[in-house]
Amino acid sequence: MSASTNKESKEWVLGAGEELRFEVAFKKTVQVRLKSGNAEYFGTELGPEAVYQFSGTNGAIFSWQGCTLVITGECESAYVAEETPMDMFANVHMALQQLRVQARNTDLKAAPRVMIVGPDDSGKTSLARLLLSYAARMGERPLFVSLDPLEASVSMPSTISATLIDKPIAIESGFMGYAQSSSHGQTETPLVLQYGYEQPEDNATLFNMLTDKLAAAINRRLDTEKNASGIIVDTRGFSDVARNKTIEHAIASLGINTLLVVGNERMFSVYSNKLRSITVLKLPRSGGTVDRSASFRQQQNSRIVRQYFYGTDSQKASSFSTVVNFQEIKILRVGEDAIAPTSTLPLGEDRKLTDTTVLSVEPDESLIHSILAVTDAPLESVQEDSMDVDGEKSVVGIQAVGFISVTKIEMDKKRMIVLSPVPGRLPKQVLLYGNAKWMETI
Ligand SMILES: Nc1ncnc2c1ncn2[C@@H]1O[C@H](COP(=O)(O)OP(=O)(O)OP(=O)(O)O)[C@@H](O)[C@H]1O
Repeated sequence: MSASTNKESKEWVLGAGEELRFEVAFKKTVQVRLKSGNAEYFGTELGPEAVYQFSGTNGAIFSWQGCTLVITGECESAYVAEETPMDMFANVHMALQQLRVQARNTDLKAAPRVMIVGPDDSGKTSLARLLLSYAARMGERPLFVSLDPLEASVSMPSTISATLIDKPIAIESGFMGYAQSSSHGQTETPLVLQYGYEQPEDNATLFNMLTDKLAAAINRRLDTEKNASGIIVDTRGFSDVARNKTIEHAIASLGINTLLVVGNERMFSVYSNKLRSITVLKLPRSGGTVDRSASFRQQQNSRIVRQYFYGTDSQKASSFSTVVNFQEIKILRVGEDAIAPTSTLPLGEDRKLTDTTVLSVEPDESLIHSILAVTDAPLESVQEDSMDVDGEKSVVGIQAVGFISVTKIEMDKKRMIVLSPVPGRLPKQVLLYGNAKWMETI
């Protein structure tokens, strides 16, 4: 490895099997160009002479054979690492690829269904991204399943989702590219379910129920398409296996046959003893992974929401300020939650609240900056007296067809102003509340 400086640009020479790890602050932008050789960013190859921009990012550019990179702009930190777990990650990819080929030739049910678990910031999402991009580079079409509601990836925070990946994940926009382009109808829309909470444990009953709905949709899709590429599931970080109420449910529900445990020996030992019928593999945490602060995560999420509405510098999109009268819409939420706005029980009922009871939200000032999911449910199907015992019939697990953000509440006029990717009147009137908030900043 060597580095030489030329004005603001710095040239980095990577040897075979080395990676350049860098950190860029949110207010700064750096440009990266591959001058010679070959290199990849979490599995996606850098184009020769293409210029990539990074801002508010911790990342790594890896080279199998060696390369020269030119970085222009100021990184908070940048260094070349000689030791990486990339050999192991590549071996996992090759094993999964073999399973795909076998499944295609014999039994589609043997296609790899992979779940990645581990503590916070252990590199789960980065590994998912790498395995998905490697698969796509070989012409596979795996589904990316995000069971991490804290982190906005292909959609808004507080959701879970499944997305078909048919090309390597874009270097600059990453999974965010799917959030933005799907909001404006440019790619196949990911299947997104509004969960409404940050952590799976906040409402484990609902989380499990939504996982089941997602699993059913995934199974239907893979069956119909005869898709042997399988699924790769990213999960919320946790360390205490005993206290986790959702992972084992998801393993069963999604038919997981390969569990990758990243960076936690104890978790690996517990799961490999407990889950005898599936393959449990231990992978090291990359030395490059960075512990993100709550504010860094918040800024990352905020950027994804902004991109959903406005696109990126290279792919701009428009959103529209729309007046919505309270009487035109129905806002519902699922489960009891102290920080949600006032709700009323369905009329004429005095039943007990459960974690999956559907409640009607009375719009008030606390809705300001909320991100609401727009659903396909017809208004008449969710009139209070037509909901069944758990209110499930209408909205629990229904697909979010889009999102709006509440920018102003006018209680005196009984209306609110929302930001919507679609111009004019809201195309659908049944909205699902979630705890995620977003405030537009210039
Ligand atoms: N090899 C690497 N070099 C530099 N940064 C890295 C590397 N691998 C991952 N990162 C960065 O480290 C951070 C944590 O990684 P990642 O998001 O993959 O972890 P995670 O386990 O999915 O986190 P969580 O589940 O807590 O959301 C991210 O900002 C990611 O871009």
